[in-house]
Amino acid sequence: MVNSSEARGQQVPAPAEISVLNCIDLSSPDIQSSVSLLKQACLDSGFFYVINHGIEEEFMDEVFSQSKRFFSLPMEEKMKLLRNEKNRGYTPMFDESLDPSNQIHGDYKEGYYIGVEISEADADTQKPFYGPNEWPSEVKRHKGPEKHKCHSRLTEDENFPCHYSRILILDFMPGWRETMEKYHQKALEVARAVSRLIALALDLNFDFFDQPEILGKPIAILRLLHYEDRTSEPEKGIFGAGAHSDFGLITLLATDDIFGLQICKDRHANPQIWEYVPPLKGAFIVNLGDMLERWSNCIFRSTLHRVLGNGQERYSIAYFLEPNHDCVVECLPTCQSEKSPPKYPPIKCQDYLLQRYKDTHSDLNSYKG
Ligand SMILES: O=C(O)CCC(=O)C(=O)O
Ligand SMILES: [Fe+2]
Repeated sequence: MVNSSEARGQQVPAPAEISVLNCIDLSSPDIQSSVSLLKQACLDSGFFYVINHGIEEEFMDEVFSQSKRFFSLPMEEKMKLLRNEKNRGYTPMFDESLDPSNQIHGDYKEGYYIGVEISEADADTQKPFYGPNEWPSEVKRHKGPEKHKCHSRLTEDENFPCHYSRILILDFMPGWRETMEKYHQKALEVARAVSRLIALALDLNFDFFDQPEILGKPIAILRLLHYEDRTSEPEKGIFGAGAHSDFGLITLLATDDIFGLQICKDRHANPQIWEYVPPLKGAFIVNLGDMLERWSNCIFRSTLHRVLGNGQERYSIAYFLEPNHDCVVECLPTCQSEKSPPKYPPIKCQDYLLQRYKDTHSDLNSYKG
């Protein structure tokens, strides 16, 4: 049987290079067996699939097609939506460098960050990672009734009145914002459901993470990703995404059918052994982040992973769930003992996250001038 990956003409990795991950059925009434499968995965690789999560495939297809639409805009248009200081918006190729000591340029991918939509009027807008999103259909320069040079793809007329151009611009990416906002909400529900299983797997109350103090007002970041059709060359420091572990609680990853994601279960092994995580239509690939590793005193794994380009374009969509800004992440009482004291000091979510973003993203000043 030819699977869809082979049908798209890609070289599928040999079975020995492929990781076999547990699959958690979120609709299963047998919570006990879901928890035990999930626990096994969290102890082993920190990666698993989640199926029957309630987000329809047709809707996922729409999110992917809207993502492709955005990335296919001319660079000039995308740069108008460059990531702001709240980390919302477009990240061009090489903006992120997930493994700077082993990469020559940075990641061969472009991205688009969408966070929790918080209006300017809301006091929470002051917090890092919070505030209004950048939306492609709402290009800021199209304000006010005065005449000015219009940069829209749809009209080149320098004297075109702005209020007309604004109408045209709103039509520029129809449905884009609605699709992304809807996806943001749906993914948060799935992530909360997974967090409840994780709590049970750690012998905690099911709502340990999903409680107001931890996930009441989470930092939840949707990121559209597009990898260029370049073949990675690890020995030369060229990667789709450099080796890293994610920063937060968990990540839900949706991918197209192109292979690329690899995991390394033992980061200290020499040489490191990398296994592909095969795309699975309709499933999320879920992985644990470093905050969960800290909470669980490294009992649950936040595994090193990277993306290798195979010469074909690849699209993926990551949803990073991080707790409330002020949530203190510290070793759980159930995960420490005299023999195994806490390996990490407590940290405040927002401080930790700010540092990790700073360490992995370009300085915004480098785009000026
Ligand atoms: O695109 C992928 O498959 C993985 C992306 C990823 O690991 C990340 O953005 O943290
Ligand atoms: Fe990642």
